[in-house]
Amino acid sequence: MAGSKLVLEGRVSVKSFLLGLSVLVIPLIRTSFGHLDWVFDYLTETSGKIVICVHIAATNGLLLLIYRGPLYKVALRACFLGVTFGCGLMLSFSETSWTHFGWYMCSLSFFHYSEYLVTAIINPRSLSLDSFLLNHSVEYTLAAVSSWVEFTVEKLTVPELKQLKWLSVAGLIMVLCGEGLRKAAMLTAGSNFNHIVQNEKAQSHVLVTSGVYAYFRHPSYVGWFYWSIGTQVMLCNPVCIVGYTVASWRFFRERIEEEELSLIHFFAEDYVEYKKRVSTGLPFISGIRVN
Ligand SMILES: C[S@@+](CC[C@H](N)C(=O)[O-])C[C@H]1O[C@@H](n2cnc3c(N)ncnc32)[C@H](O)[C@@H]1O
Repeated sequence: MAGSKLVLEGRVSVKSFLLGLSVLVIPLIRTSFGHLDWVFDYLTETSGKIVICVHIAATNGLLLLIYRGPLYKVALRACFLGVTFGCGLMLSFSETSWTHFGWYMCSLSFFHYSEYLVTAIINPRSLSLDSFLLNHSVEYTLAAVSSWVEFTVEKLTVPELKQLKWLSVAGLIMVLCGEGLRKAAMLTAGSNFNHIVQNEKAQSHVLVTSGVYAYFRHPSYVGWFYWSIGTQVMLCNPVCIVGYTVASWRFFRERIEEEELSLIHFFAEDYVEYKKRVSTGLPFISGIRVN
């Protein structure tokens, strides 16, 4: 049955994520004997790097052996995100100036992994490798690389900028709230939620106006918007804070207009009424105009 196969994909992703996360085991054993600074030493010293590479190669071999065919591709991505989350956690607990980059690695890997897992739960029929949102768009990848470049350049030239703990904590709060709101929206909308904006109405598609949809018309976009800016606040990246705000705002303004055109076509007066009652949730974005 197609349904059970998709649920299996979700289960494979959980096991593979945890397998990737097991990269934590060796430094945890080491740190239990010593100081937390060991974590950073472990990640930077040659033997630590070799152990992580061996771990990645071994888990890949194991995944390939267990999950042949398309499931291997799911397992590989989930495992890669698990390793990234594990390395992020290690950095987070190191007493160095890389702590905030560790928080960022955890936020990024958790976001992409949980997009897949939640889709597997709420709408398994739409589940595909794209549900990880890892290849969202060229612009999205460029934005991520730009933030790594800005962080590294500023860390080398103005290191004091990267030690504004209060700013990083504010970013972490934005990330946690944004992530929570987005996942709450996905769980509330259930099978009506789809990463690809639908232009044809499925028979089962109903208008959702309850839960977080009673507060915002586009809660998952509101969550993603603040999550993305929060990642840059967390990294204390002034250029990317401005760049991400402008780029995400423009992206969601266009996306909402396109989406609402379909929603009015699907639900007619019901959506117009809903639109009158509830705002989009994004600043200065009112959605499509209805006469
Ligand atoms: C990526 S989801 C985003 C949903 C919503 N814009 C949000 O931010 O939470 C896109 C899909 O959700 C559907 N959708 C958006 N709002 C909806 C609602 N209130 N009820 C049911 N389906 C909705 C659209 O038809 C589209 O296929």
